[in-house]
Amino acid sequence: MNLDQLKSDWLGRIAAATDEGALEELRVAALGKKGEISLKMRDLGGMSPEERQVAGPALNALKDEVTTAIAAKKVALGDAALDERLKAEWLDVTLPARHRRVGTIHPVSQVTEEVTAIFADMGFAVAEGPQIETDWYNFDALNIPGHHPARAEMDTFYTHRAEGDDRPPHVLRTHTSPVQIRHMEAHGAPVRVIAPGRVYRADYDQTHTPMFHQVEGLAIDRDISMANLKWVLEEFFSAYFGTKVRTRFRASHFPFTEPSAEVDIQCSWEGGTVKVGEGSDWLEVLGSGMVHPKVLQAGGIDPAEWQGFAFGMGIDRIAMLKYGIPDLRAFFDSDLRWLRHYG
Ligand SMILES: CNC(=O)COc1cccc(Nc2cc(Cl)ccn2)c1
Repeated sequence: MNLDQLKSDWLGRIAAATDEGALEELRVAALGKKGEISLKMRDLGGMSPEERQVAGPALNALKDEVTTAIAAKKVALGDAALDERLKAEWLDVTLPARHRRVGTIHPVSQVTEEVTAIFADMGFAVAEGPQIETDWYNFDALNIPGHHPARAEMDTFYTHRAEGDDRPPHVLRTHTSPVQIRHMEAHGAPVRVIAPGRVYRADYDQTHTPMFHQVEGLAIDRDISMANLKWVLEEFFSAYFGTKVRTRFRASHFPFTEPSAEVDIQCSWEGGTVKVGEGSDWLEVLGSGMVHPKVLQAGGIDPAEWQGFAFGMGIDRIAMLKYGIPDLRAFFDSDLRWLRHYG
């Protein structure tokens, strides 16, 4: 076969190669150790000097042309592969990013954190305890006697025992006072704690939900008086509402405090929303008093040696005041639009 025929055969095969694998096979078949062109180069040895003078340069030229053609085809195939990838993996980086919403913490969590921080600045630690309580810690220890209406099933959630299980029923705690009792039992006096948390009552309307949030405070020492209570509460409300807030104490009654006082804060009603810290109106926000001696005893503390004050308020309620939220039920509807607005 003459070299021209050989060249056009090989250049034709190289041009027709569909991918780099096939091209590599062609290179080996033409120029590898046993390649067709390599074998012809080897035949040069057996030729006469006159023949070799012609065949040598011609074969070298052929080898160069095939080598160049393979290199060019390799680039072409590589570019084609890249074009394929670019087409398949093309990404329009100018597209606007997909909007990722960030969560916000619930107003109740936010207010609980604020309340905790303000009382921490006044030396109060946070106490926690079980949400399912015995009626001893939830009622008896707080001097709430057996027949007291608060213990009725219409106000309190009781757990139900299986047949034959004669353990006394437990209750869903109706306030966080039991946490304070447990704290007194465990740590004795003096005491400076607040107890925030979920509480449960069998009630449901625009201002009551079966689960809501309360925070109670307890300060016990050797010479604590109502004056200390007034100061602590005025400090708290002024810090919480960010303005000087005056309080008004109205004599009241709770089984667990004596004397007891309901506390109002000064406010003004401006067209449906309440403005705290000014005006001639008053808004009841919490209950308080000096801890009843029987309750100190229930906590293992000697009332002849120690005394102190306690208070309790609704976290949801002061959150509604601060953020102007009209309906308590909205706190628990998990309506994202509402949460995003107040969160
Ligand atoms: C929303 N809360 C209210 O209207 C009334 O809550 C109050 C009132 C007065 C005292 C307390 N807590 C308390 C706790 C202990 Cl361990 C001893 C004595 N008292 C809670």
